[in-house]
Amino acid sequence: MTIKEKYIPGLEGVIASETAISFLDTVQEKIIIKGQDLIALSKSNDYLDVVNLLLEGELPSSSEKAVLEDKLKKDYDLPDAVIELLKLLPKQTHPMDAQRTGISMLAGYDDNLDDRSPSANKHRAFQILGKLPTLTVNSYRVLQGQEIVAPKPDLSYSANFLSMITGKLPTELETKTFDQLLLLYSEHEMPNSTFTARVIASTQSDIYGALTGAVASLKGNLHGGANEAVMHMLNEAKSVAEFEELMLKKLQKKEKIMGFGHRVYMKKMDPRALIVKDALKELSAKTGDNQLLEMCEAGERLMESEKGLYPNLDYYAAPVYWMLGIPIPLYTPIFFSARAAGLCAHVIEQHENNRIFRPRVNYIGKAY
Ligand SMILES: CC(=O)SCCNC(=O)CCNC(=O)[C@H](O)C(C)(C)COP(=O)(O)OP(=O)(O)OC[C@H]1O[C@@H](n2cnc3c(N)ncnc32)[C@H](O)[C@@H]1OP(=O)(O)O
Ligand SMILES: O=C([O-])CC(=O)C(=O)O
Repeated sequence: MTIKEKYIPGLEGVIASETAISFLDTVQEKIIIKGQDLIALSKSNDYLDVVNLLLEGELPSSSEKAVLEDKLKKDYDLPDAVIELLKLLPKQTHPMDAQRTGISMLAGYDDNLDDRSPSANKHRAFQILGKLPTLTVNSYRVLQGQEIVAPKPDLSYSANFLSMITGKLPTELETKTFDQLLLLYSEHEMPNSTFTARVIASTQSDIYGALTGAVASLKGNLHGGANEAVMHMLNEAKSVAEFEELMLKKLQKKEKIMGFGHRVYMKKMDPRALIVKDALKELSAKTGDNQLLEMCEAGERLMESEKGLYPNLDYYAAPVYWMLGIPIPLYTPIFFSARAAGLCAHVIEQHENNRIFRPRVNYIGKAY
């Protein structure tokens, strides 16, 4: 038995890839996407700009953006059999599992599946992004025993997505807020789900398989599932005092508080959370309902003083989703739908410059 290199649990700080897609620059406190600052983009651009940036390498001109939106709209519809398959799922199925099943099934409709070229991958990435709002919303509705809803191509991409979820025509502020969430969730360097997708893609497996694996990764509450867990905690408490009490009880029991901490930003607030906190303030001011904002701010103060931990994006995204009228089981599927843009860019990059991931272990089993 030979001694291997030092094992680092969770691969903290380990470089897993070279990428031209994104980088969390903790020194300059910037989230870099293809050379652009995501936080700055979230203030002046929209989700489709970032989709274009991720998949075409540039921010689009207004005519390029119109072409992109049109392309996505042409792919809004799902094969009927996908809906039929979703209807067969047990009613207790989590919408993330339904979304995972639907994405997996889409591979069967790709008659060019073995082509891993960047252009073929990009083409299917746009098809998948077009279908994701319809798949995400209807997989939830089928499980609820509700009628299937059709996409509305006369609305913008984000307004259509939100309107399919709520069944209402969103206001300008609601669409802007939802679109900003999609943008902020679109890409984040090498989280577990992106690593998962790249590991799968590195076997020369296809983009559908890589995304299917990424949905499974994102479901866990240490990753994307945290946004749903945060909202359940807020609902359980109902007031500032009860929320503080609930958090203290969890900390006493050494439980993790969902929505706090981050592998990369552990001692600072996730810069995306700051933007979404402002969105929560805006929604609260507009509706005159400050309850969730006050609870979240109290929770933030408590975690800073008790643990020196700060909110991540999921902490403030949860109450914003709630105020937009989005059902809790859709929070993580929406995160995935937004992240699919970044994930597709990573799969394309992995296929373009591939070596199969195959690390080694330090054996600690029985002597031999
Ligand atoms: C958009 C996203 O996906 S962001 C991530 C969403 N996930 C969550 O919000 C889940 C809650 N947070 C966590 O579990 C973690 O902070 C993670 C998974 C995000 C990062 O995990 P790691 O980098 O492995 O940090 P790790 O879990 O080792 O935590 C380090 C220390 O901080 C503590 N800690 C970290 N996060 C939390 C938390 N949310 N609540 C309480 N304590 C925490 C740990 O208990 C640990 O303490 P110890 O050293 O005394 O044992
Ligand atoms: O970067 C991470 O580990 C998790 C995260 O915030 C994300 O995927 O958006």
